[in-house]
Amino acid sequence: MEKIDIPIIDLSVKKRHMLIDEMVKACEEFGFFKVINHGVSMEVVQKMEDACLSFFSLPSCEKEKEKEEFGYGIRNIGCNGDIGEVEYLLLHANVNSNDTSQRVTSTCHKDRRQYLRSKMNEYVKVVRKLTCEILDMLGEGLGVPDKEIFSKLVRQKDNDSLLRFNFYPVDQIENSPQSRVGFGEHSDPQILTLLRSNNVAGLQIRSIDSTWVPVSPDPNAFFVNVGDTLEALTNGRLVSVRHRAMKDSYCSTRLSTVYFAAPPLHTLISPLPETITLHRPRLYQSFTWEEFKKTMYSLKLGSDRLVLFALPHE
Ligand SMILES: O=C(O)CCC(=O)C(=O)O
Ligand SMILES: [Fe+2]
Repeated sequence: MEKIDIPIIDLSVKKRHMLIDEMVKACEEFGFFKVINHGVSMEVVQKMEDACLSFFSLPSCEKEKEKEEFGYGIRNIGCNGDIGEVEYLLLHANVNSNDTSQRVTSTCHKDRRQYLRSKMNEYVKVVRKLTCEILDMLGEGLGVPDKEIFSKLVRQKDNDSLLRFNFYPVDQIENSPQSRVGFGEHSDPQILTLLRSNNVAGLQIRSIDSTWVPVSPDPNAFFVNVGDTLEALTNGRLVSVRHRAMKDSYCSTRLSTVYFAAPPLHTLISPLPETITLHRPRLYQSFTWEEFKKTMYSLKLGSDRLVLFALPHE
């Protein structure tokens, strides 16, 4: 296991140009960095996290009722047989999207759902703002004429962003291996991911030379992953990071909260002209986010999806 210093971007530092250079460098080298002093209210984070933890502590039969509305799942990740040691909620993070919490249900369920939904929505608002700030800095650092080109996609009314909560319970099994995969190796398909967790370790990123690098937990920080779509938009200049979550049988329950920033379904993803050069000819054909998503759903979690859109080169 390699020890690499994960790049840290301190947003309270005033020298914006320096921050932008560091951020672009981190995305080129790792596709990953940590953000501190990000200005996100920890009260909003704490309330959302508490509401989720109380959801995951419900009896299984209660949680199973939330498959439809909150995308509750257990062990099955995706629809191609990928299994993880994880329970999760997966739902649209588009605060404008149809809010189904108005459905007729018993009062007790309705209250719980509405509370959870409102805490999630508050969280999405603050985390989306931070995501857009980061995307604008990346746009500026890459020297594209419209520095808001990435954030505009995420700000669209019909953006396809998601919110996911991964809950890794403590092992009840005696003599189970000390460390097991909780969420298998993959890259995130969207534009950018903002991940945070409670103070329990688990996240690992794969460095360019293919070694796994453990990421120390920091509940006060956000971890940022470049997704496949940003890699395609920047013609491979910013790299999407492969990562996984490990589960240690002796440690405590881990909760990670993951915001995946995505464009509307119909968005055409093409490498930006400024990122195509003599030394870096165009790598990918154009595709819509909907096409890319469909491809993703047809593949195993750990597959490299972008190669399917790569242009042939002599
Ligand atoms: O739980 C984690 O730390 C990683 C989860 C993850 O990579 C994902 O949900 O895409
Ligand atoms: Fe991920």
